[in-house]
Amino acid sequence: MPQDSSMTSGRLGEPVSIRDLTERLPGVIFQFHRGLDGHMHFPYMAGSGTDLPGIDRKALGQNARHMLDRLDSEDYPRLMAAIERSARWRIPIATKFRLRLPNGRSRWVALRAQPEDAGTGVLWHGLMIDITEQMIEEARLRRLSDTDDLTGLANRRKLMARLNEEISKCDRHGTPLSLMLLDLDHFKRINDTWGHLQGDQVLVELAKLCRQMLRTEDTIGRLGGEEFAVVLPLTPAVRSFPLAERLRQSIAEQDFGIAPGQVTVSIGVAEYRLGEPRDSLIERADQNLYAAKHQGRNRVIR
Ligand SMILES: Nc1nc2c(ncn2[C@@H]2O[C@H](COP(=O)(O)OP(=O)(O)OP(=O)(O)O)[C@@H](O)[C@H]2O)c(=O)[nH]1
Repeated sequence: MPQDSSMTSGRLGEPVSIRDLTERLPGVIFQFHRGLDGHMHFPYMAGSGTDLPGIDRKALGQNARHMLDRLDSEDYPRLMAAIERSARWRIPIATKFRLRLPNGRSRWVALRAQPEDAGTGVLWHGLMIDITEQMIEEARLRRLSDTDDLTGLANRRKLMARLNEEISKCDRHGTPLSLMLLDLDHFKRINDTWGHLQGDQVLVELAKLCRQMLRTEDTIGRLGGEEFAVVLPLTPAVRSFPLAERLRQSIAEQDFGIAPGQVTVSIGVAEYRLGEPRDSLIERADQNLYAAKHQGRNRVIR
């Protein structure tokens, strides 16, 4: 590894070599080489972040496989593609990936690197920083922005995003999809009779009951107030209708702390028609919900 004897000013004015300085960086600076034969290694590596458990820095000087083999299987093809693109077009790499640790956990690493021709192949100069804490925080914020405060269900934004995703899958694969719109009956009366806090509790328990009765791949969301929606992937109306009926019945039989029979729901079900706009599906489910209300509530219409 190249040594650098340049001096800079250290603590208390003592001279510090650039090498000492880089070793104290809270990350890694490196050179990464890919030979004409495809062999990859790190000719240079420095920084305290090189002390990743289970990854031997000297071995990486011989063969980058020691690190690449530790990549999360989802991230490996993405990083390889980024390296390939960067080598072919001589553009910088800016990506992130997960490294699996021997204890079964993984760390998120951000990587930035600049390629140059090296005659013997491509040589990158770059840096890597552990961003695990930021990724955890990002995931927490994402969950918060996707979640309804009261019930913990997906909020309207998240539910619509899921519906968009599922619709595009249906359009690609021709698979069935159902949407259920569910609205509590006379909820104003429940609030007025038992109080707003008890009303909130009904919403929370209703969310719990729906979660128990539906599959994990179904998304239940609270659209607002006392209105809920369920996205049911791979489900045609012949299956979503009896499911909605079972759900309606269970809700009607549940106590909710205010005696059974007090809480009922009306449900509108619609099956996605290939190629139709999302809002048209919602509109059809909503019309069925409206019909369920109009025909006396506590019923399912499709
Ligand atoms: N406790 C509680 N009540 C809410 C919440 N959001 C909306 N509501 C109440 O839900 C009630 C909805 O009333 P309406 O839209 O008249 O509907 P409804 O009484 O359920 O009657 P139908 O839908 O026609 O069966 C209102 O009284 C709102 O105040 C909430 O987060 N908590």
